[in-house]
Amino acid sequence: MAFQFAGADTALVHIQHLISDKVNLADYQILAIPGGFSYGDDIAAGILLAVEMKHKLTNALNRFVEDGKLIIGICNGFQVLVRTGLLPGTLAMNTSAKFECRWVDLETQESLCVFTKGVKAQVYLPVAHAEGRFTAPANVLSELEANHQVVFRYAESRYPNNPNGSDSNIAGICDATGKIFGLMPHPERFLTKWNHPRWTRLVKTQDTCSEEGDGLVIFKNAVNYVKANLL
Ligand SMILES: NC(=O)CC[C@H](N)C(=O)O
Repeated sequence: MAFQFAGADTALVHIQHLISDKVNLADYQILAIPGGFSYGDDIAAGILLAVEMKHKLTNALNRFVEDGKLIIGICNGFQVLVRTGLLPGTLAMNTSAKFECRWVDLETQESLCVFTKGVKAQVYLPVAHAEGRFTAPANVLSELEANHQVVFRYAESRYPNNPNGSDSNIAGICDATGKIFGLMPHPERFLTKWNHPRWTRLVKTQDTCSEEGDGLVIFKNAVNYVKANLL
């Protein structure tokens, strides 16, 4: 629905339909791996879907990446992207050892990410996960910083504002091309002002609350990128 709001034609495709060639990944410009509980988080969140993609969809996925097409993984989708190796690091159990569900402030970093061009400095988005603690070896973390691949950070390092204890407060990263993006917060849950958890109070106090939710621009950027570069 977020991509529809952003003006794209969308299809909800089951992984088995891609594996069996019933649907061809090459017919699409953007691959969005959504949040949820793929395979019930068995073994670890995202791992089984990642294994399917890596081993049964190898050629189609490699070709998609080589063609410079866009991939976004949100929450469970981010977990899948790190476990396929398309993004570095890993997503471990939250330091609280429980599912964390709340709205958090994020700081947008200056990054290569094509999805976050022109996104305002502070955004407000919900998180809902148990395995969202981004962690990576020190050399990988420094590379991510140096190459401008850190896309979002939690605005505060303390729990519960950093909901999971992630290294360097990282909430989202991209690959070295800026075309593969993974994040734990859910931009698709803040598309209009009516998604804001306090929109009625904001209206009453005549506080500013723009018509567009903070998440929508991420999907619009992707659609605009495709229109300008891939079609
Ligand atoms: N909202 C989600 O995608 C949750 C991801 C995963 N099931 C977790 O709990 O970490």
